[in-house]
Amino acid sequence: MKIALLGYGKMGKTIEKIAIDRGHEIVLKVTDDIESKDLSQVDVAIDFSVPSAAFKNITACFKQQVPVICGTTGWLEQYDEAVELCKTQKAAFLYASNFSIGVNLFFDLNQKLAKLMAPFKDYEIEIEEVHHTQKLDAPSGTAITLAQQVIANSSKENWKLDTAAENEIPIYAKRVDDVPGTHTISYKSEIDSIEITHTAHSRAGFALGAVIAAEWIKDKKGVFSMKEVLSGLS
Ligand SMILES: NC(=O)c1ccc[n+]([C@@H]2O[C@H](COP(=O)([O-])OP(=O)(O)OC[C@H]3O[C@@H](n4cnc5c(N)ncnc54)[C@H](O)[C@@H]3O)[C@@H](O)[C@H]2O)c1
Ligand SMILES: O=C(O)C1=N[C@H](C(=O)O)CCC1
Repeated sequence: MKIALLGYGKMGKTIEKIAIDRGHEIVLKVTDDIESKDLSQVDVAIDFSVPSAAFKNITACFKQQVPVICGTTGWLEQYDEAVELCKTQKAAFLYASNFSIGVNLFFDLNQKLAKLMAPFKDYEIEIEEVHHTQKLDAPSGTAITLAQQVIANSSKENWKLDTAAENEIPIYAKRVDDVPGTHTISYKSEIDSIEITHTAHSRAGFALGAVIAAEWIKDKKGVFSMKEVLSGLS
């Protein structure tokens, strides 16, 4: 498969290694404005760039009919618009806040725990995410997904960074040296606490998941999620 990497930083470089190991070829690397780039030789584009570039990169792929996998976080206010454009242009698009298989299992666990805990109002919920100091967005996309899952399965109505009212989930974002990504959901009462944590030991899991998603989307049209990719693997 011929892959374009949109963004060639920490993730772009990790994806390159894994893609080559799996027999793919990197035919284009984009590190600035995509405007004049020719994608005609590209089978799938993988975007791990910056929040300010993601929407433009994705819609350029739609225009040139190149399926696009997007892992960039921090641009979600334009997600619904991207979905509509993908549909009208009959393109292919998959965004995930986290491509690691472990985190996608953790998402299922989070949903189940939220349902279990919903009747027990003595427990206060909070989410903590820890990432490296170069991260541009806070809270992490993964923490937002985790919060959205709890909201869908409890009486909480919203999430907020650092502080929260009664009906909100606080998300605490910490930035520490080279941490690839750690997420914890805690339920605390006077009597006890229940916590679940996912700890990434490197970026390999994110990159492998993105390459698997690229292999999966290659000849498809539509808007997809990691759930659909992983259901084919289990
Ligand atoms: N979904 C996931 O599983 C997952 C995992 C890790 C990181 N991320 C996200 O991926 C993104 C990239 O992370 P990173 O650690 O590689 O960041 P990084 O800062 O190391 O790399 C970003 C790269 O994007 C490039 N860039 C800047 N403007 C660009 C443009 N207009 N077009 C294309 N590239 C451009 C920069 O030159 C840089 O090389 C972040 O949003 C991060 O949150 C997502
Ligand atoms: O390193 C990052 O940046 C990460 N971003 C994603 C997020 O915002 O959730 C996934 C974890 C790593």
